[in-house]
Amino acid sequence: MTAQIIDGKALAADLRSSVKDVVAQIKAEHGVIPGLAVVLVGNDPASEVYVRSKGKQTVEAGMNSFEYRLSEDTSEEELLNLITRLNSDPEVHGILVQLPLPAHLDSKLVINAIDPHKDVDGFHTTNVGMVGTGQDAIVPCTPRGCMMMLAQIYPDLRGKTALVIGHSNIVGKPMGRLLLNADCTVIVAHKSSTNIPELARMADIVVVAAGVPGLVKAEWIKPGATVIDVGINRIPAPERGEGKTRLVGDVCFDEVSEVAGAITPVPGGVGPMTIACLLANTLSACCHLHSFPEPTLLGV
Ligand SMILES: Nc1nc(=O)c2c([nH]1)NC[C@@H]1CN(c3ccc(C(=O)N[C@@H](CCC(=O)O)C(=O)O)cc3)C=[N+]21
Repeated sequence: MTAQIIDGKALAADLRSSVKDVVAQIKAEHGVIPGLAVVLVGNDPASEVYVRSKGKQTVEAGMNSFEYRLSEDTSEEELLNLITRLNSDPEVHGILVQLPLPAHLDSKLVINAIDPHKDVDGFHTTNVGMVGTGQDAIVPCTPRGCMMMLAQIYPDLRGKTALVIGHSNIVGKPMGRLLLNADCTVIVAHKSSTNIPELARMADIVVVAAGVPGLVKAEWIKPGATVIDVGINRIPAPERGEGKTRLVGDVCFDEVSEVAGAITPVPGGVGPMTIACLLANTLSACCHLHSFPEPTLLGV
C-alpha cells in the first residue's frame, strides 16, 4: 500500500482563502477589520522567521497585523503592561506571545494575563479548561490544524482508536482532549511509556509530537492507519553541502508511507496548517468579541 499524502500546504491555502472571504464580508457589513498582535521578546532567529511569516499571512488575509518586538531584557512588568494595553485595544482581537520566552519571564503568568477571548494560541488556563470539558473555546492552533487534517480522511472520528505520542501542553495534551471530545478511544504516550510500538499497532490514528527525528517506524503502524507528524526537526544535511540542514518530522516517512493509509509530510504538513489556524482563531475571536455569527472553516 502507498499512503495518501495529506497536503498541509494546499489545505492551509484553502483555509486562508476561506478566512480571507469572511474577513472581507465582515469588513463590508460591519466595518470591522480583525487584528492580530504578535509579541516577540528577544531575538531568537527561528522565532523571527515564524513571526515574520505570521505577519505576512495576516496581512494577506486582509487583517491587521501589529508586531511588538521587545528586547531580551524586558521586565515582566513591561510585558504585562503591554498585554493590559492590548487587552483593552478594540482594534486587537488576537494576542499571541511567541514562546519560548527568555528564562527570567514566567510564561504561565504572562499567558494568563491575556484576555481569554483574545488568546488565539488557546494557551490560557480558561481556554485549556473549557476545551478539556468539551465547551466552545479557543483551540490551540497545531491541534486544531491536525483535527482539520483528520477531517479530510474521516467524516466521523467516533470509535477510532487514536494514539498521541507526546504530552506537551501545546500539542499532545490538547490533541488528546480534542480526540476524546470527538469520541475517539484515546491513548497518550510519552517519554516514560514503555510499550509505544505495541500501542501504536492498535491505533487507527497516530499523532506524533515527540520532537524525536525518525521515532516512528513502519513496523509500528497498523496497515491503513492515518499518521499525523507534528515533529519539526532541523538535522544536518551534508549531502546538500557543508553546514546545510533539512527539516524532518518524527516519522520515518518513506517506510511508514508504505504501510499507512494516509500520512502528513514534513515540511508541508502540520506546520503550514498551524499558521493558517492562527488566522482562523483570530477571525473567530473577532466574531466572538463582536457577537458576529461564528464561521465554520474546513468543518472544524
Ligand atoms: N506562542 C506561540 N505560538 C506558536 O504557534 C508557536 C510559538 N509560540 N513558538 C514556536 C512554534 C513553532 N511554530 C511553527 C509554525 C509553523 C511552522 C511551519 O510552517 N513550518 C513549515 C516549514 C518552515 C521552515 O522551512 O522552516 C513546514 O512545516 O512546512 C513551523 C513551526 C509555531 N509556534
